[in-house]
Amino acid sequence: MKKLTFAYESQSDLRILNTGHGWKVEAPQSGSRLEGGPLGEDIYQLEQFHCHWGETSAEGSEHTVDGRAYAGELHLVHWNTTKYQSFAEAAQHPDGLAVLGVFFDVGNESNDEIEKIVSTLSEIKFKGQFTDIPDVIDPTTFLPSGLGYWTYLGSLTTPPCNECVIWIVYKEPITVTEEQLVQFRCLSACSGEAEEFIVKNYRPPQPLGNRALRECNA
Ligand SMILES: Cc1ccc(O)c(S)c1
Ligand SMILES: [Zn+2]
Repeated sequence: MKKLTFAYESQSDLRILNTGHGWKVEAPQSGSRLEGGPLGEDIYQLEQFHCHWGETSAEGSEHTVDGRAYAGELHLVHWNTTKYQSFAEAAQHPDGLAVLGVFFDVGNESNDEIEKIVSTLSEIKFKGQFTDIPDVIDPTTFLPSGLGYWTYLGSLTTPPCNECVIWIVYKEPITVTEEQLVQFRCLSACSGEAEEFIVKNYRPPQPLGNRALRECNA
């Protein structure tokens, strides 16, 4: 595969919302480019990023490596702007979306970029709430230093689970703290007074089936 290349803009005042299934940062970036690697000749543009986590740090990732789960997984969601006119249209095609997956390992050092997200969560405790992230966010800072990855053709992990995703899962995790994950789990799935905490929002891995899994050791 050709080398995977990416270019993102740094943005402030990005909107973060509580979807009822977790937090999502809306980051449509017409100036962003993800290309090469398994993406053929097409260019993919960043649309949003979000995260999956578990009730404890023993689980939470949506991919496992030799059966090992990580404490969570960040997804940077892109769509194919070479072939399609909109995100919604792209999500109807096998090469429509490209999602970068980054595993979370728990460590003692707070992740400064994730902390920019955590610091807003008290403002979006309930489903449907949203706010702007005052800090400047550069999506590149969420990526690990080692850029080796696995890739395969798969699906969205939330219903309707369209088979429209070229998955690119980095081998090297980034580190977050248990406290940062605890803050994720304090989001409520309800819009009203009732508190139903989103303690986990990951889809358990599905069988690989006859999918070809490729790797790149960047
Ligand atoms: C478009 C999209 C929405 C939700 C998700 O978890 C993923 S992985 C992708
Ligand atoms: Zn996801």
